[in-house]
Amino acid sequence: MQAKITINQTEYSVDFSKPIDLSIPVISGEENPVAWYLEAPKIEPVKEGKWVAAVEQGSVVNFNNVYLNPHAHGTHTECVGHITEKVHSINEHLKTFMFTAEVITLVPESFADDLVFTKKQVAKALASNTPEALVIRTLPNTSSKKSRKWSHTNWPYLMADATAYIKECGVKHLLIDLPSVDRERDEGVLASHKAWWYTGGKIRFDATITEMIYVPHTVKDGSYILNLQIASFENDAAPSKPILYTLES
Ligand SMILES: N[C@@H](CC(=O)c1ccccc1NC=O)C(=O)O
Repeated sequence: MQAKITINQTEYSVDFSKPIDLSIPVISGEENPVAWYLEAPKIEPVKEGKWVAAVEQGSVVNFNNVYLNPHAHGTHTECVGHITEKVHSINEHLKTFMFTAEVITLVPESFADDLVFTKKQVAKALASNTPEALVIRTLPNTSSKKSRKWSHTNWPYLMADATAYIKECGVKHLLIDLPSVDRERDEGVLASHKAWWYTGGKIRFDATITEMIYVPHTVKDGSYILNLQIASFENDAAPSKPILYTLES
């Protein structure tokens, strides 16, 4: 299906038969990525007495329970409820699903014992673009990100002024291929999360952060359309499926 869409008075065509999936599939067991010191997610048949709900074990249906933590086990989208006393729901606050998006690629820089992304780098990569969503691919970008064991790795993170800059550019949806926009261990400061959701004491309820995406190498930096879909969980975060579409002029 080809669609014609107009963005700022310019018409583009979009081919919906060519999705670029940025989500990491959730797989039962050790192949799955994990962060935040949890065990692997599980997808396993319901068991009731002698009944095992798997067709290969004589059941008429496969009927699996899924045990996963949205923040720890793969691509997920979160709202401010991640850091507030009241667990605001992503399902209540993400109400539209199609956005203009810019993909940028960042190489982390050393900062004390850490690797970070600075405001200067973000400003250079974003240039004068003002997308609704920003997709950050971090280097190195090996496909091992899809099964990485992130706990205790002190991954690179966004400096708070870089995150604030992204917000000031008008971006509502921030996507990144790491488990957090903040330092793994930061004594609860969560500086980037706070810079993203709070402005002058006001909460940006409609702003989201999507973490643990994977942006294939074949995707070029530049402008896209993003379809950001979540599983409808009434929770601060939900597993999500961000899809990019190329804009053809
Ligand atoms: N950086 C925080 C910890 C943190 O964010 C966190 C800790 C355990 C489980 C999940 C966490 N964050 C998840 O998104 C801290 O060091 O206090």
